[in-house]
Amino acid sequence: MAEPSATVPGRLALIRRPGPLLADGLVTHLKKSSVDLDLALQQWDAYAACLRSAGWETLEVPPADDCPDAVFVEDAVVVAGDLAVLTHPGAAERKPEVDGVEGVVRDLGYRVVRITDPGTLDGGDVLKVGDTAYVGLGGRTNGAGIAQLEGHLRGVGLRTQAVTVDLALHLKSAVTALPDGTVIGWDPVVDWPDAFPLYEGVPEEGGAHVVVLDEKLLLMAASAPRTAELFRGRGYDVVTVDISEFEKLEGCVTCLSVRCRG
Ligand SMILES: NC(=O)NCCC[C@H](N)C(=O)O
Repeated sequence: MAEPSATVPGRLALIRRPGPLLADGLVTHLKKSSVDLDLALQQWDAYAACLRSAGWETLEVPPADDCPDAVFVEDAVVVAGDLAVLTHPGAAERKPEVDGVEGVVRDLGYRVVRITDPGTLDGGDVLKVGDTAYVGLGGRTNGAGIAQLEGHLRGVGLRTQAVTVDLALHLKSAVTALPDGTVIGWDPVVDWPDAFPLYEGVPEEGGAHVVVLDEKLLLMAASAPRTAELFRGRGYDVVTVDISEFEKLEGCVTCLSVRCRG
């Protein structure tokens, strides 16, 4: 896709360049496999270009090169309305990633709050659908973290509903949502499909991850061609990016950016 001539007002995506230690990133549900750093950088560039092609301005959060998983920037901050919630990641190795995000969201004018001990929360566990924030309770996010987030989100008109996550790393590793509010997931890793008023299974694991670029346009991983076709058949436009090197580290298209909708 060609780079656009102009961004659409109110569409800003935070991204964070992969660091030199990327290959040392955590894996929980997958077996460790070798990550090609050069290829990962190319894929990350293409991912960012794809956001820009859809009218999104991209803003780089300062790198956190000591943290292998910092590229998965979605885990460090949750934005909702005028609020930015700095998270307290569940994995000790990932806690320092949050520091470099604070200045960026402050400069953007967000009201900044944070999740603190004993709470833990990863942004990848937070799925907003309409006025509900579904929050995964699992390996990275605990009950205290969810309780703190609930208090913060109430102030911006969101209700919070906890959803158990055992089969996947994060809630959004298992499910995301289409623009019409249908929650989509790959059944083998969805613990509680009944938690969502509208749920539909998709045929591929990577097909469960959509970045909603606008009401008609979805960004998906190239690893889910059958699901992309399924959504095209429903009238959506779908652009795909190859993120194989990030998938080896249990990353997906959603966690490589934080979409700030103005
Ligand atoms: N939100 C996400 O799904 N983030 C992916 C994080 C992957 C990273 N290797 C981790 O285990 O934390």
